[in-house]
Amino acid sequence: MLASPTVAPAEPPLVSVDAVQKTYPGRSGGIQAVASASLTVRKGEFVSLLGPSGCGKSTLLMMVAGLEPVTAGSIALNGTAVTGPRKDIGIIFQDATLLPWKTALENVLFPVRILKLPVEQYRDRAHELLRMVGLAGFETKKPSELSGGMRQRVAICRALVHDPDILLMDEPFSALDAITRDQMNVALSEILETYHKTVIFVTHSIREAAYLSDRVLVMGGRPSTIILDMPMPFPRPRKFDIEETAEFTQICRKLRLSIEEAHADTSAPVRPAGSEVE
Ligand SMILES: Nc1ncnc2c1ncn2[C@@H]1O[C@H](COP(=O)(O)OP(=O)(O)OP(=O)(O)O)[C@@H](O)[C@H]1O
Repeated sequence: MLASPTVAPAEPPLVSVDAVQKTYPGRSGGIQAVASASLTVRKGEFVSLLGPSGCGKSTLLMMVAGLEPVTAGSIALNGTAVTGPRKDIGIIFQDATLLPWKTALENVLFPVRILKLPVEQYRDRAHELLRMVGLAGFETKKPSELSGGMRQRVAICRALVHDPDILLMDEPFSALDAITRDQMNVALSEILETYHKTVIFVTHSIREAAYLSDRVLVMGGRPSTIILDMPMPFPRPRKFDIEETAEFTQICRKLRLSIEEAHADTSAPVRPAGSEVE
């Protein structure tokens, strides 16, 4: 008798967001920032969130980070519920938010000190990360001696130094000029090829999302939900010239149409949570 083939159980998603809602307190019942968002992200996946300003992208990211409580629904990372800030996450914001009195190296090592990990064991890794982002030789510089792009590179190293599984990035390159932004996209792709992190990336740039991501989600509506989940079919490693292809242009057009729809929805005034539709 033939043995029945063993089927490997599907790996559970690394990030699981289930029917999450968020209402910020405020006058007349509060502002409902996220109506109901559900998504999963598999280990090693790069997922971007696009959507009109104010649709709740940062709010969703902060809830995943455990920095903002959910009003309803649940979020699990690595199989455990998110109830507050945690070690398996690294976060990068739009501003590098470095400590101005510390050197680049000391800024990178800051989470190691906060998490009370043995600093000496992480020093080599911090040097290696700075080298990978092209900052070898800048370890002893203070943030004021670095350009905006360099400061953001330090912030990326700081988010990665304690080897988190998940990177959450909130418009990390939006304050940079176009050329530096392209360079940062390439640098980020190279880092992820080496370190294989799972990423949720918030951006307003359709091309950036399409270039970097395995999947792009569009948020929209007011209060908002996820209205589109589109895989990016480009093989890795990716070269920047994929942006010149007809396929890339067509995908960007589809994403743009979806965001335009979401824009039409979000141009209505914010309705306080719980108020009746006439
Ligand atoms: N701390 C807060 N208190 C009250 N309301 C908030 C707070 N943070 C965000 N909001 C509101 O929640 C909604 C979603 O905001 P959020 O910043 O998450 O949107 P976003 O899509 O990230 O916007 P942007 O693209 O402009 O950064 C907005 O109406 C915003 O005014």
